[in-house]
Amino acid sequence: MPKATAPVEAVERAQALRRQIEDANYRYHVLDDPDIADAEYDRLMRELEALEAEYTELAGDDSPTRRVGARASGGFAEVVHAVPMLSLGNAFEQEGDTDREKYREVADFERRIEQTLGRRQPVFSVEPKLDGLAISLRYEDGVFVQGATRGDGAVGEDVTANLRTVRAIPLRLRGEGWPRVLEVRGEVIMPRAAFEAFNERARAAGERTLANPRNGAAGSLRQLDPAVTAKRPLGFFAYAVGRVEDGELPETHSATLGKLREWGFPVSPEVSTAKGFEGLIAYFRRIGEKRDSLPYDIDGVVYKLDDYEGQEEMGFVSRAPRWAIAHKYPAQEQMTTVEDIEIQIGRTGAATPVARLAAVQVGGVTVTNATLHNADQIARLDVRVGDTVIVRRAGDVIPEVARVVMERRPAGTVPWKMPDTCPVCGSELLREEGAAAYRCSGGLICGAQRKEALIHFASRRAMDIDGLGERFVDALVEFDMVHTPADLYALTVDSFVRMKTLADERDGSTPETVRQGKVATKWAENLVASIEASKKSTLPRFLFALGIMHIGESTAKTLATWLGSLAVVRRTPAPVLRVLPDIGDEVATSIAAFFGQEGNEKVVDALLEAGITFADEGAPSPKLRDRLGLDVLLEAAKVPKLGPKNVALLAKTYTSVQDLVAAGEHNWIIAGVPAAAAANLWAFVSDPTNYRKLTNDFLDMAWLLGQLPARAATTLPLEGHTYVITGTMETLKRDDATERLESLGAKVAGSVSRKTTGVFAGEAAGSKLDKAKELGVPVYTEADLLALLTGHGAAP
Ligand SMILES: NC(=O)c1ccc[n+]([C@@H]2O[C@H](COP(=O)([O-])OP(=O)(O)OC[C@H]3O[C@@H](n4cnc5c(N)ncnc54)[C@H](O)[C@@H]3O)[C@@H](O)[C@H]2O)c1
Ligand SMILES: [Zn+2]
Repeated sequence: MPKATAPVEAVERAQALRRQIEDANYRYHVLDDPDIADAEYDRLMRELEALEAEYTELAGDDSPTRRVGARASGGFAEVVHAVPMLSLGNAFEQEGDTDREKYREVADFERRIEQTLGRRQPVFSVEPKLDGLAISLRYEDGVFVQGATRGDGAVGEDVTANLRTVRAIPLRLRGEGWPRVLEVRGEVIMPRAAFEAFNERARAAGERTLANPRNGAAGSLRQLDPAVTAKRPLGFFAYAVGRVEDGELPETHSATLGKLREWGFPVSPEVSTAKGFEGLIAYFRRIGEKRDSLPYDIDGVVYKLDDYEGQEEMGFVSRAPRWAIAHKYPAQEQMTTVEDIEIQIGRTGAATPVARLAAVQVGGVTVTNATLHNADQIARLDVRVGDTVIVRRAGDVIPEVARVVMERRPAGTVPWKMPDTCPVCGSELLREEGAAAYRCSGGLICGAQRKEALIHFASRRAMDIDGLGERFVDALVEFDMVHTPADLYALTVDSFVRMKTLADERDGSTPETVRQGKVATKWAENLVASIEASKKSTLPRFLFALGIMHIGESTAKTLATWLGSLAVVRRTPAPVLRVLPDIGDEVATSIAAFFGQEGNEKVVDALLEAGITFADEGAPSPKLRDRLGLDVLLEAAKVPKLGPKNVALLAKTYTSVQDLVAAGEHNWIIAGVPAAAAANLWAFVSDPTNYRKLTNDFLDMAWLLGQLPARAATTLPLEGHTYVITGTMETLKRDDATERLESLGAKVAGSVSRKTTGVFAGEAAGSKLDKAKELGVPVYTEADLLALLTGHGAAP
C-alpha cells in the first residue's frame, strides 16, 4: 500500500536519482556518449520506480519514470510524431527456483492481460529486442519522405538525409496494398562485425573507437554530414507501424509484420509468435541460446500482444504500452574496477595489455580479464589501475574495456606505461613498424613463443626439416623435450619414440609404437635424418629461421649479401645495419636487439655447436665501406650527449675518425659543435678503449681483418668524369684545381666536347663557355668547384 508521506531521506534519494538518471539520459540519448553501463542505469531507474510506487507523492509528471528518452538538441530540424514513439516496460530476472518466480514480472504481465481481456493463453508476437536506435519512417504514396529519431517520444529529429544512405531502408515500397500514408517504425543497428571492423581500423589509425554498436548506430545516424553516415555499414529492422492513413492493416501485429516484409522492409528472421507464459519463456530461452551467435547485439526480447483489438483494450501507462514488455537478458556491459594491467604475450610474440578486473557478471559469464588491445588504446581511453571501467562482452569476442567512468576515478592514480621488457622471458618489447602493437624480441627463448618459434624454424623456407610439423612440435614442447631450436639437434630415434608413447598415453590410446609387439621406428629414423640434413644450410635460410622480428626472407638475404658471415651479422650495431638497403630503423633495432640478447646468443652458439654450417659464407660486401661514414661510426659508438645534429656537422667536416681526432676539440668547436658536446666527445675519444672501438671494432669486422679492400682500392668519387676549367678563378689557381680534381679521379681536359661532364667558368670566360652552351654541357661556378673539392657538393 502506498504510504501517506515520504520521509525526508526518501525525498532526497528520489531527487538524487532523478538528477543522475536525467544526466545519463542526456549523455545516452543526446550525446550518444553514455558514461555509465546500461545495467547501472536500469538499477537507478528501478530504485526510483520503487520509491515512487511506495510514496505516490514523489511521482510527478516530470519524473524520468514517466518520460521517454530525451529531447534532442540542435543540429536537426524537429519532427512531431503523429503517433508518439514510446518506450517499453522491462522485466528482469529475479531470485527464485521456478520460472514463475524468476520471471515474476513476465508472469504478472501475462496474467494482467488474461484478466483484463478475460482470455486464456493469449497469443503474442515475440521478437528480439535489437540494441540500436529507434526511428520512424514516413511513406506517402509508397515513397519515403521523412525519417526521424524517437527523441523524447513526442518530438524527434529529422534525419531523412542520413536514413536515405541506409541500404536496408526502402526508398520506395514494393508490392501493393500499402496505405497512402504509412509510418514504419524500427531499429537502426550496427552489425557486430561492422562495429569490430570499424574499431579495428580506428585503433590502427590511432582514432577514437566506438563504445558499442548501439552508440555506433546512434552516432552514425546523427551525423550532420550524410556522407559520414553513408560510410558506416548500418542495418535496419522494422517492428511496428505508427500513423496509417487511407488504407487498411491486418488485425494482428504478426500479420502486419508479414505485410511489411512484402512491402520491402527487413523484419528480423527471429520474429515469431508464442502462447501464454510458457510460450514466452521458451522463446526467451531459445533466443538467449542464440544471442552470442546473432550478427547484432540484442539486449532482450519483446513480447507484444498480437491482436490490435486487445492492444487497444490494454492501453498505455505514461511511457509504455501495457500490452508489450521487454524481457531483458543479462547485460553485455557492466561496471567494475581495474585491479591491475598486465602484458600477455601471444604465440607470435604480440604483447597485449590485459586488464585484471574485480570479477563481474557480463552477459551471463563471470569476467575477470578484459583486453585493452594495445598501448595506444590505453592511452586514448586513459585507463589506469584503480579506475572504474565499463567492460563489454558480446558474441564470441573477448571481453574488452570499452571506457573509463572518469567520475569514479580515485585520487592518486597514474597513467599507465608500457613496460620495456617481456614478462615471460625478460627480452625487450619492441614497437612494431608503423603499428600500435609491441612484440617480445626474445623469439628463441620466450616460453610464450616456443611452439611458434620451433614451427617456423623447421618450416620449408627456413631450415626445411622435413616431417617436423605442428603436431610433433606441440608434443615435444608439451613433454618438455625441446626448449629452443638447438634442442632439436640432440633428439634421437629414442626421443621420438618416447614422445610418441607419451602422446599415446595422454590420448588414452594403445601406444602405436609398440603395437604388435615390436617398436616401429622408421618414421623416427626419417625425422632424425631430416634434422641431420638440415645442418647443411645457407646463411639467409638460417637468419630467416631464427624468427627475428621483422626479418623476412628478403631481409635475411640482404644481411647475408652485405655482411657475408654470421659472425659479422651478430656483431653489427644498429646504426651500421641501418645503412643497408631496405633496412629501416625498426628492422635495424630489432636485429641488434635480438643478437644483443644473451639468451638468443646462447641458442645461436648451441646451434653452431650442433654442427650447422653455411655453404655461402664470405666477406662483407666492398660496397659497405662507402656507406660507413663518420656519422655512422659516431652513432654506433654511442658517444654520450653528442646528438644527431653534432654528428651530422662533424661528418660534414671530417671523413674519418683519424681525421677527426687529429683536428682536435678546438677545431670541432670552430666547426660549430657546442663546447660542452665537444668536451664530451674529446673525453670519449681520449679513452683508448673507445678510440680502439671507433677505429677498429666496427671496421674490425670488415676491412681491418683484411676482408675488405681499403678505400684507396675502391673507385674514386669523380672517376669517369671529365671537366674543363676556363676563365679566371678568384681563389683557386687553375693548376691547383686541376691537381685536386685529378686526385679525386677526374680528368681535366683543355677543350669542350660532348663527353665533357661540366665546365667550371670563372671571370672573363670566352669561347669554351660558348662551346659548352652550344653543346648543352652544364656550366658551373667557382663556388661549385670549391664545394666539389671539399667534398661538400655532389659530383656535378
Ligand atoms: N547507460 C546509460 O546512461 C543509459 C541512459 C539511458 C538509457 N539507457 C538504456 O536505454 C534503456 C531505456 O531506453 P528506452 O526508453 O529506449 O527503452 P528500451 O530501449 O529498453 O526499450 C524501447 C526501445 O526498444 C527498441 N526495440 C528494439 N527492438 C524492438 C522491438 N522488436 N519492438 C519494439 N521496440 C524495440 C526500440 O528502440 C524502443 O524504442 C535502458 O534500459 C538502458 O538500457 C542507458
Ligand atoms: Zn618474451
